[in-house]
Amino acid sequence: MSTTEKIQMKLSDSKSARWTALFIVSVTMMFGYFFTDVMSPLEPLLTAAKGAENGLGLGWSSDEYGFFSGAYGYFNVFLLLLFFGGLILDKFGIRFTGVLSTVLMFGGALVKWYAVGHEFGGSVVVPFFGTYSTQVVIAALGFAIYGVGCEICGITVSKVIVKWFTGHELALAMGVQVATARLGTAAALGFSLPFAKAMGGVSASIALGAVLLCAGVLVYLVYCVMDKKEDASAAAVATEPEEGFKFSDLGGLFKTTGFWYVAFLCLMFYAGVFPFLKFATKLMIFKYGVDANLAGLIPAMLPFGTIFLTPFFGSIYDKYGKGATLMIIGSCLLTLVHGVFALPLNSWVLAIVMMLILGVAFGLVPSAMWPSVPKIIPMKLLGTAYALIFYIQNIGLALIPVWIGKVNQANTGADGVIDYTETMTIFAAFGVIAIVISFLLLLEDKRKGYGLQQPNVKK
Ligand SMILES: N[C@@H](Cc1c[nH]cn1)C(=O)NCC(=O)O
Repeated sequence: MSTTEKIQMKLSDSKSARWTALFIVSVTMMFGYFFTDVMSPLEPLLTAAKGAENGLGLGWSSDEYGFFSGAYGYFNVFLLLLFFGGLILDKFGIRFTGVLSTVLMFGGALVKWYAVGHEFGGSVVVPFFGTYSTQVVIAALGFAIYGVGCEICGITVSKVIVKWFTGHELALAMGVQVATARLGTAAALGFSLPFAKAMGGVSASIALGAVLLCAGVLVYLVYCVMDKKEDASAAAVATEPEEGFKFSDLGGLFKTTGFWYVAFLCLMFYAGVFPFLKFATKLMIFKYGVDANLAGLIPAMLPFGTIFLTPFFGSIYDKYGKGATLMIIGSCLLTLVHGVFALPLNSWVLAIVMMLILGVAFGLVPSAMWPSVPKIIPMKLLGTAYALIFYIQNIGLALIPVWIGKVNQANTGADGVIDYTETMTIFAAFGVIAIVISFLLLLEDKRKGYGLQQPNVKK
């Protein structure tokens, strides 16, 4: 049999097979993203006085809400669980790690659902953070467990896509996965608040998210069947044995400057997006005077825009290259938007326009950044590389909401209204740093020839 005939036997060389695999893992991730942001539009209820808002208010402070929102990253960062997740992925593979992560997501969701649906007396002192009500701390514990699962699932899915799409439409596939995930974010931002109100409690939205995560475990098990078939077909055509992961290879990863630029760009860019979304609904109400029932719809526009734009920019990267340029433009737009949000301009139309521009930025950077990693780092280290990048990103996801929660608390007037100038200036500063890093990445690409400005699809 000729080499060409052998290559055709690989399952991932079948277009329908690789897009089916992508669809399956993307759905699992989408359910995860729904749960990640299911609480964001509920901030006005969580921080309303206990019993207020037709009995839905939970009486949390802005500080408590910030502490809870950051919990997503606490175990990932402080217990290094995300870093270990990457090692587990490279050592034990996609099937084991994927199932482990989806089960962790579901388990964490159940803890959070239990906490929010029950009354607990007293408070707990959390060293280095502050004193929070027992309910907040248990909900944060559940969210921290969930966060470990969601991040490990994220790196696993990235590796799944690289496995199936290398040499094919890699950036487009990553863009489609991210776009599908954003559907989950948009659904959470748009519907979580009306759903909680209709069902008579915040915990109803969390329960819905937990049900979706349970479905996510089952969906991933279906992917495992495909993954096994892909491995069998790849083994049948392999001409050279694939090099395995060795701990000694980590040194090479740490010495790669381009890798660190990507990691810190990821930290700064995402610091300006995901933590911002946690506070955006209340920003719309307090700064732009949007009706509380509609306020979540404006932040929901952000992920909706990216649903189309991320695959679009991904296919531009696949065909024409210019990955570093796309990251620079995205970082500039992020800075512009947060800069405008910091200004004393209170028109809700302006808020919508800015949110749409932020959607373009949120399409540009992820569509170029994630497919650039395999150009800098070899496949055998990819799980660890994605894990380290996510780890550094999680430092921001963990600590920035805590910081912003405290800033909002400090800027709350006697009437309960928050002045967002300081908050939005902080977010704009993240954008400025992202611009600097993305330029450094472009220069490093010129020096090392990673090919970030080159197309991904091999002609
Ligand atoms: N590490 C994730 C963070 C995240 C936030 N919500 C769910 N996951 C990530 O950056 N994913 C890539 C992306 O662009 O969403």
